[in-house]
Amino acid sequence: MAAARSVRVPTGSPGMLRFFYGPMDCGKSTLALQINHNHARQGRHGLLLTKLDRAGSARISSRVGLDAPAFEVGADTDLHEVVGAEWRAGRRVDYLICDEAQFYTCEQIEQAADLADRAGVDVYAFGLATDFRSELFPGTKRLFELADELIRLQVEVLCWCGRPGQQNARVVKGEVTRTGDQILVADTDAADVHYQVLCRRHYRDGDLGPAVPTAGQLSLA
Ligand SMILES: Nc1ncnc2c1ncn2[C@@H]1O[C@H](COP(=O)(O)OP(=O)(O)O)[C@@H](O)[C@H]1O
Ligand SMILES: Cc1cn([C@H]2C[C@H](O)[C@@H](COP(=O)(O)O)O2)c(=O)[nH]c1=O
Repeated sequence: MAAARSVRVPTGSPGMLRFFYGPMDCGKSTLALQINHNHARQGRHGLLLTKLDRAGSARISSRVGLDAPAFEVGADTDLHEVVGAEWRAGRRVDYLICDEAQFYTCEQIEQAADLADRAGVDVYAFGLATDFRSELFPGTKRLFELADELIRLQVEVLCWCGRPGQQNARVVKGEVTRTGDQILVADTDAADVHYQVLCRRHYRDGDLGPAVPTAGQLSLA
C-alpha cells in the first residue's frame, strides 16, 4: 500500500491531489501550463513532470502552442526522490504539475498522494481516462480512486457527427483498431497511425465518418 518512507513530515496542512481528465485534444496540457503560470507568478514553487509527451522527452507541449521543459518520469522514477532532490538543493516544492498522468504507474500515483498528505504538496494531475479500447489506464484508475477532486475538462471535443466525443479511437491505416499495446504515442492529425475522438456510438460502431475532402477536391467543388 502507500509507501510512507522518505517523505518529510509536513509543517502545514496536507496538499490536495486533483485529477483533470478528458479525451485527447480537450486542452489538458494547456490547462496544466496555465495553472503552473498562475501559481508561479504568485511566488509558489512548482515542478513540471511529464511522461512520454508527443513532442518528445522532458517537455509539456500543448496544441495551442504553449510548451515548457519538464522532468521526464520514467518507469522507475520515485516521485519522493524527485521532490527530495529539490529539498536537498534548498528549493521549496509547493506543487507538482503531472502531465500525461495516465502513463504513471500505480506506485507513482501512490507517491503523489503521499507527497500531498505528508509533505503538503499540491498535486495537479492531467491525463486521459480511457485508452483506445475504452478501458481505464491503470494510473488513471488509481487517480480516480485516490484523488481529492476529479475534474472533467469542459472543452468539448466533437465527434465527426457533432456530438461530444469522449472515446479515443486508434486509427491504423484508416481503420479503428482494438488490439495492440496500450501505450502508443501518436497525435490526432491524420497519419498511418493516429487517434480520433469519437462519440460512444460511433466509437462502438468503428465509424470514422465521411472521408475529409482533400485540398484538391475542395478547390474543384
Ligand atoms: N489554432 C488554434 N486556435 C485555438 N485553439 C486551438 C488551436 N489549436 C488547438 N487549439 C485548442 O487546443 C486544444 C488542445 O489542447 P492540448 O492542451 O494540446 O490538449 P490535450 O493535452 O488535452 O491533448 C484543442 O481542443 C483546441 O481547443
Ligand atoms: C488513447 C491512447 C492514447 N495514447 C497516447 C497518445 C498520445 O501520445 C497520448 C495522449 O496525449 P494527449 O495529450 O491527451 O493528446 O496518449 C496511448 O498511448 N494509448 C491510448 O490508448
